[in-house]
Amino acid sequence: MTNTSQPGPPAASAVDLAKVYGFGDTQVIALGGVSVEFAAGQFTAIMGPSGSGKSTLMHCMAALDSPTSGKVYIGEVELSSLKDKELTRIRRDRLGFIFQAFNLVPTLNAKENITLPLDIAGQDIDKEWFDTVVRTVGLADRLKHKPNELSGGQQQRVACARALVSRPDIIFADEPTGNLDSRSGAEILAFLRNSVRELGQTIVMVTHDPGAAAYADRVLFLGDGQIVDEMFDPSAEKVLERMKNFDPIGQVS
Ligand SMILES: Nc1ncnc2c1ncn2[C@@H]1O[C@H](COP(=O)(O)OP(=O)(O)OP(=O)(O)O)[C@@H](O)[C@H]1O
Repeated sequence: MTNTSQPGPPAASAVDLAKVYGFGDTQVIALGGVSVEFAAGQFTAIMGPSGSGKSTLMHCMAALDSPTSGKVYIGEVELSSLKDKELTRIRRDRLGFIFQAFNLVPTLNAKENITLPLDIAGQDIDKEWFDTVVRTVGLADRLKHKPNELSGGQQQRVACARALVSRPDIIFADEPTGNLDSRSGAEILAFLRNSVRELGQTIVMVTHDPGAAAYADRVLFLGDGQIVDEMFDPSAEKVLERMKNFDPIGQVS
């Protein structure tokens, strides 16, 4: 079913985005001219076989890597026009990140990890919002715990709260459930889903897992550095089926 109820400007977009690694015989076209919009308030999953360009697309969109050509916009701001300092500020103030490996600071407790980006930026903590985020991720009774006193799922919830607490325009999640057992993974995905529905968050998530993609509003399928398909209102079955038909050898990474 096509979702036509997405008004408003995109939270992020790319126009003819290309990324080429190497030269001559060793040249790899990781992205071959991708144009895409990520609607505000929507949860998008990016899928595709290994090497199809998922991470490259996400890293270019998240200002963690620079494209060979083409343009990336966060809201109305075009990234290639920015100096390093301005890019750092965009990443800090407007983007949130969730990685497969949690990336928490081991010496800080959960609360300190959650507020770290705001503390570094010298920004005040909105207490009410902090409480809402902590309640939503179910960490209220774990705030004093250090990462090694938390389960993997709890650590990833801390990382989710850290991404949400600064109210970023968009959160980029790179295989956020890749290191979790299926139950913890489902909790994180349900939480991400809720943060879109209830808090209006915009999320872009790279995943290999059709079950994880099913939590999204929209799935983009990448193949050989191009967007080859998209699906709205996905189910795990439909996504798996699409991935099976992906290429002649049915490679599902
Ligand atoms: N630093 C690099 N130098 C050279 N080639 C690279 C580099 N990074 C990525 N590539 C190549 O670009 C292509 C796209 O890689 P990318 O990591 O974006 O794919 P992916 O879909 O995220 O793969 P995976 O699912 O395996 O993580 C691949 O062919 C990869 O080998």
